[in-house]
Amino acid sequence: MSMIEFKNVEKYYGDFHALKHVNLKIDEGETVVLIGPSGSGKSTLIRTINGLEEIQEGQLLVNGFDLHDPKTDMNRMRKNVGMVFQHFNLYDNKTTLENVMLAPRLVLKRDEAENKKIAMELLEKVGLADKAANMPSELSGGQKQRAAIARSLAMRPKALLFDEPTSALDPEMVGDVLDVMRDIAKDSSMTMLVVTHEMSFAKAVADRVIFMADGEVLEDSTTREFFEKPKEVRAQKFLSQVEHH
Ligand SMILES: Nc1ncnc2c1ncn2[C@@H]1O[C@H](COP(=O)(O)OP(=O)(O)OP(=O)(O)O)[C@@H](O)[C@H]1O
Repeated sequence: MSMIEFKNVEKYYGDFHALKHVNLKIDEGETVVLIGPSGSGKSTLIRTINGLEEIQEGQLLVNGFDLHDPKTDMNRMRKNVGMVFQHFNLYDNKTTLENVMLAPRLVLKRDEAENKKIAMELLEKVGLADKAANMPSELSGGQKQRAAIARSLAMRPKALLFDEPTSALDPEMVGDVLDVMRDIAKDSSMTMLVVTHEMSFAKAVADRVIFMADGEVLEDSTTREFFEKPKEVRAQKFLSQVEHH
């Protein structure tokens, strides 16, 4: 069953055409990496999926919800779709544990003891059990991002969207975050869409690669096809640039 489906989607910022007739389908459980040059529309595309950006034309279905329908209850839709941002977006005045417990408490009304147990298990999973009582300001960038991932997982989402999750990190922090993401991708029921410039992650973890340029989806191939021989000249050029970086 498809988890995310774009049908002839158009997105404008004023006069600027940011997404051009996008057609795309991501099935439940798939791990898809979205790549492309700076300004090609990757963030815009991923942000439309949880309604952070509106679309102007076409249809966008997420977990059965029609996002272009004004009657759609976006809060209900978002319960199942988590997002991890480049800049973590943790609550600075709450401990790591409280950050992870907050949304399930408020949104799902999860029982407090159960909530704490799940949150601690998740902190354990991302290697932060010993930082539960620390404030975000006491964490490194990589630890903040792993806390943000644990926080998203606490909602038990069906899909997780990652918008350049390692771009703001010092190089030595990147590996730990990618390891956690790799672990999540192994869960066959989780749908993941990841905007990243980490080609080795894409090669190792993605089922599929989507390449965008100038607001268009130019390629949508299996990971193997894409890295063996991208069809589009712009994709070939992009790959040779990032790989010789
Ligand atoms: N709020 C906005 N208002 C106007 N234009 C915008 C807005 N957000 C993005 N854009 C434009 O839309 C285009 C796509 O931006 P987007 O951030 O989606 O690209 P990207 O592929 O994620 O780039 P990067 O890899 O640099 O993050 C860019 O030309 C950008 O300037």
